[in-house]
Amino acid sequence: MTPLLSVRDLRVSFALDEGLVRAVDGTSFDVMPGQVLGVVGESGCGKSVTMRAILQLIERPGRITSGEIRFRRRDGDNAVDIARLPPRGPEMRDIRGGEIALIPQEPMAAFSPVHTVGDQVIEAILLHGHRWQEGGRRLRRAEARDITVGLFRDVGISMPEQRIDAFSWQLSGGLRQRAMIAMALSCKPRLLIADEPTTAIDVTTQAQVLALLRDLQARYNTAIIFITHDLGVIAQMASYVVVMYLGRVMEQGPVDDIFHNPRHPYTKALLRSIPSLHGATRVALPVISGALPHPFNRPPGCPFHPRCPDAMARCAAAIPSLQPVAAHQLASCFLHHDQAEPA
Ligand SMILES: Nc1ncnc2c1ncn2[C@@H]1O[C@H](COP(=O)(O)OP(=O)(O)OP(=O)(O)O)[C@@H](O)[C@H]1O
Repeated sequence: MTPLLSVRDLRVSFALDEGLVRAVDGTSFDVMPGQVLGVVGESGCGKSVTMRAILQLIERPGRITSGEIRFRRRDGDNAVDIARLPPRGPEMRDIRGGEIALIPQEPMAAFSPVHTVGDQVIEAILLHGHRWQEGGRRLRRAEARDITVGLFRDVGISMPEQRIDAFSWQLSGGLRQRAMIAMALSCKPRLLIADEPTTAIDVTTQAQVLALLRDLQARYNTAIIFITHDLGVIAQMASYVVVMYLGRVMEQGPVDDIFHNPRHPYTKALLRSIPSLHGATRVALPVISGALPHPFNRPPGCPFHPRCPDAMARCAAAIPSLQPVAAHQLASCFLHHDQAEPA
């Protein structure tokens, strides 16, 4: 199968007065059509910056310094390299919101407080109206309103006819996140990026929003990149997992292989840190020894080696590349390079 999205050796840096932050430092992964890809890693490992790069939303002084983000457009035979597109150009504007949609962590910030949520979804539908029409006719506002009511109903908002006339600040956190998902679906995306979409809502509502995303993915066959620092959520949502640390992919593979046969010491440490699902509170346990290095002081060699229980001399000297360690599993770790090398 041909990937819908193919990220190759992506690098994103922020040139600050204090120094250069290499937020994404050679990340590679693919997303297949209709796949739910989980991207996991501790806070600050570059998950959000990678996703913002895919949408060409990196704010100054950040910039994509190298790499490819190849995306197969709805009507295109060949993939377009998003990394080469001008961020504010017409093609990028058409892709952003038209083919790739983002569900942010905190929808309060994404909705304008001065327009109703319904009006904002209606505007988005009118902007990308050609996705909803037969034969190129302009969509009328009343039709866009009907579509919005249908979307609100699809995402499980009761009394959608009334709720579309609410302002975002009048809705509960859970309803606001559902309205944001309706907004993201308004362009019939082929790829949905959900950036910790349940961070700002309570645990019961979290479970409902996760179930909703699973249901929507099955119904529309939308590919989803699901970002989280919670492996428990990955287990429920994803079929394939990318594990990131300090802007690099440490390991990737099918969810069962990552959970039952993790190869990278960082993945193993993350798995040990899964909070108890049965506990009253879900507090991450500090079982990964050592702290995340300061962004200006990246360690040389493998970025995880100062915290790694299995580190060897060569881990400080060179960066291991991402290599196959099993049929569908890749890891960037010298422990496995040795096995891969011929005797
Ligand atoms: N606007 C910015 N200016 C400077 N540095 C930034 C900026 N945005 C992100 N960074 C840096 O890039 C690195 C990666 O950040 P990113 O937000 O992608 O991490 P993350 O894995 O998404 O974390 P979280 O789980 O907390 O959202 C961090 O070191 C962060 O400090």
